[in-house]
Amino acid sequence: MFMLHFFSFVTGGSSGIGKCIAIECYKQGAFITLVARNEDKLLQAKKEIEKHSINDKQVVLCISVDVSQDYNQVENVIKQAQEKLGPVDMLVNCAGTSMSGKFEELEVSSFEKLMSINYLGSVYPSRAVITTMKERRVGRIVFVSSQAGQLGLFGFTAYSSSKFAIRGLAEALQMEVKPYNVYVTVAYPPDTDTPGLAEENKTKPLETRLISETTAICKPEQVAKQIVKDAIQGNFNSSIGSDGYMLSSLTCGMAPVTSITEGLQQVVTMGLFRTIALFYLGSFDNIVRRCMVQKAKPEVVDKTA
Ligand SMILES: NC(=O)C1=CN([C@@H]2O[C@H](COP(=O)(O)OP(=O)(O)OC[C@H]3O[C@@H](n4cnc5c(N)ncnc54)[C@H](OP(=O)(O)O)[C@@H]3O)[C@@H](O)[C@H]2O)C=CC1
Ligand SMILES: CCCCCCCCCCCCCCCC(=O)[C@@H](N)CO
Repeated sequence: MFMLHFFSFVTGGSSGIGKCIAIECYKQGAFITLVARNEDKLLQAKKEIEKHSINDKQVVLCISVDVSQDYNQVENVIKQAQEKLGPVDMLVNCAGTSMSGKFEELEVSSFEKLMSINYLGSVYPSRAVITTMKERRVGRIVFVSSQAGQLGLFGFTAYSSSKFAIRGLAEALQMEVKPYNVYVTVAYPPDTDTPGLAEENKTKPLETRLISETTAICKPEQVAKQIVKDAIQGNFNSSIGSDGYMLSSLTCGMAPVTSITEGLQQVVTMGLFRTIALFYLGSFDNIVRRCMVQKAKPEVVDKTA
């Protein structure tokens, strides 16, 4: 559907997966707008992206905004970008963050913060572009959820719920906009080597780390490539690797189906993948139990010493 000169608007485009998505689009001739809060990081990312230009007309515009605070502010930023570069063809909602910890140890404010950034921070930009996309009968909206948006796991009570919310939004929105030729993609990346993951790892509970190690750490370039490919093709689901494929197939629920092949694969593999999942769940429960026993041990030793 997209030729040269499409316009991609990427939130969280100054770092990690978002930056790699911007580079991937730029390599295909896109005009880019990056938004994030920190201006220095935005300018640095702009320089890096511009190295990949394929023609001298391409532009990278940077605008500093917090996507999670005020809808009017976000709408203004999108208006500003559209005045300079024309209507948005592809919106990528990649701004997001994570906080992990046991339910009772996470600050209550963390639940609010993650819901604001990960969920509302995806609602606002999408709400601001949707009318024009529907009118033009052209558009792609990408949401970046997570494998932790397909299953809930230890330490992610706040994070997983904010990523599950994105899926509900995406499914409902896709049903509304499909007749207008606007397609929604939800990406479910595994752990990916980014500044965001490094930050998260500083405080991640041991249980969460051990369970996450089930899937290998991906490179952000690889994740970005897959997401852009799926978005351009109009695939609702975007996942990486064999675990990603199994998880998406297993948790397809009532998600829209993009092709007959995809639907048939889901039907045929469902029972097998559920069986495999039961073994994974067993091993996750074991990890949690072993960690609990391990933590209890020093106390016992202390008392008898
Ligand atoms: N890395 C991973 O392992 C995985 C990541 N994901 C998801 O992918 C997305 C990107 O993750 P990753 O690349 O690791 O993250 P990074 O922390 O590396 O980058 C996050 C980006 O979002 C921006 N951002 C954060 N908060 C806001 C805000 N309130 N308003 C505007 N911009 C904001 C940051 O810039 P600034 O701080 O300057 O605003 C930065 O550009 C997230 O949604 C994350 O949940 C999903 C699965 C795995
Ligand atoms: C048939 C069933 C197959 C089952 C495979 C199960 C694999 C579960 C691993 C879950 C890993 C969660 C990664 C979250 C990454 C993330 O979002 C944070 N790093 C964000 O910073």
